[in-house]
Amino acid sequence: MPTLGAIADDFTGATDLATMLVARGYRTVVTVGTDAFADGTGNRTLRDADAVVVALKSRTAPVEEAVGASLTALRALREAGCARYYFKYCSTFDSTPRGNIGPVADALLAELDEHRTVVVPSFPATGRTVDQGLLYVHGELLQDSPMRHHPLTPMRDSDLRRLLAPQTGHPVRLIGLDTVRAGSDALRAALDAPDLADALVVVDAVSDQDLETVCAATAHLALVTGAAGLALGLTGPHAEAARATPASGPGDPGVVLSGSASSATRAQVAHARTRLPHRKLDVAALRTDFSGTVAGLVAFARRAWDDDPAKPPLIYAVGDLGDLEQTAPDGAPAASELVERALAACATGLVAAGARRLLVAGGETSGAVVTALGVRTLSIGAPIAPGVTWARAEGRADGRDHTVDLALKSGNFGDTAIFTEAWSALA
Ligand SMILES: Nc1ncnc2c1ncn2[C@@H]1O[C@H](COP(=O)(O)OP(=O)(O)OP(=O)(O)O)[C@@H](O)[C@H]1O
Ligand SMILES: O=C(O)[C@@H](O)C(=O)CO
Repeated sequence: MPTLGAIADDFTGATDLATMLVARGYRTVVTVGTDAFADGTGNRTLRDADAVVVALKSRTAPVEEAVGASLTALRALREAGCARYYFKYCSTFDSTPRGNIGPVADALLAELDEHRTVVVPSFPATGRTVDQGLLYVHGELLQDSPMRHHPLTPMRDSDLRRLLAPQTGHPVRLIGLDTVRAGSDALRAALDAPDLADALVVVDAVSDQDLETVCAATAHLALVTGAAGLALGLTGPHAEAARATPASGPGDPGVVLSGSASSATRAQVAHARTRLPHRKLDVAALRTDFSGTVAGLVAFARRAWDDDPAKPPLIYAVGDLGDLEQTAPDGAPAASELVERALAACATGLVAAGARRLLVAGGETSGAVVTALGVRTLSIGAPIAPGVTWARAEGRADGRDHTVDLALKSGNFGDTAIFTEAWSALA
């Protein structure tokens, strides 16, 4: 029965945290929303898990929607037996101007009848650190990093207290690195001080050791919030965590679907374009003939499989930042929506055509693809890179059940060669 319940505000973030939990000894299942809980104890996948991560697509949703979905997830996790909770958001603190991180944290605290939690987006393995409450990305302030150009959640401030204060009804406080480095007892004493009894407490952490200290000092809190790094210090009941076996075999058709505009993904696209058959989405063509354009892309991928099954085709949206459409023509759907719908339609078309392994880049894009594929649960399989893993996905689309291997890659994660090299982890 699961004891740890997590709520992730996007799908790549959910598999990012799940990867970490598996490595820390938790048999972990990701559920897409809460439908899988409807089976109650009849759902063996959930019953056999030590940790369940509910993947939501709430990062950029209207605040009320994000809060409602997060509360539904918390109640489902509680009913499934969980006793501790983890609200997982992005290590670059992605949020809309009105911000969902604060409102969701506030609502989860209220539901648990708690008044204090920690805010820990630090994840040094992927270059994210927090010092003096300022968030850094590979040593650069968040506001100076490529995140300032994000199409949905541009991050133009690095000060977590300033970002959070307008989003929450609780005071926002900071515990600095000096207290963290004084050890977990000192940190716990600082957290338990009466003046922090009602607060969202940003805690500095710049190294894995710092995160382990924060994790140990917060073991008594019913709710923690942060990126996946905060799970570094957890220890689950299964030292040899069971990893799901792949759904596909070597040589089965695969595809890379990338809707991400992040700088790491752009470098990965550039690298893959010199090695894999590829097609770029044409937003104008999608506006004039959506289904014909998608059918063309599916046909392209099928030809690529026939030509060389060892080279999974790449279908991508953004090669460089100039490709991003800032404003849609009057009355026309936004490019971001068209791209998400197109990649989701490619995914269902390609799975129907025989694809058994899909690498998807981008959190929002992954949400669209996983939803279209009707995936209910993802069982975590072979790791690919920090925060990126293969997962066995059980789903139902177009009236047919399917099981495929999915890797959901957060925009900024992964080495330059990930689109060509991820497949070897499945072999
Ligand atoms: N040409 C384009 N013009 C405008 N928006 C686009 C274009 N191409 C892609 N997009 C949108 O950009 C968004 C990228 O967000 P997504 O979350 O998928 O990737 P990411 O931000 O790099 O990843 P993550 O959230 O994991 O860091 C998607 O909504 C996608 O549809
Ligand atoms: O924490 C991260 O950076 C990722 O898991 C993520 O949430 C990207 O969407």
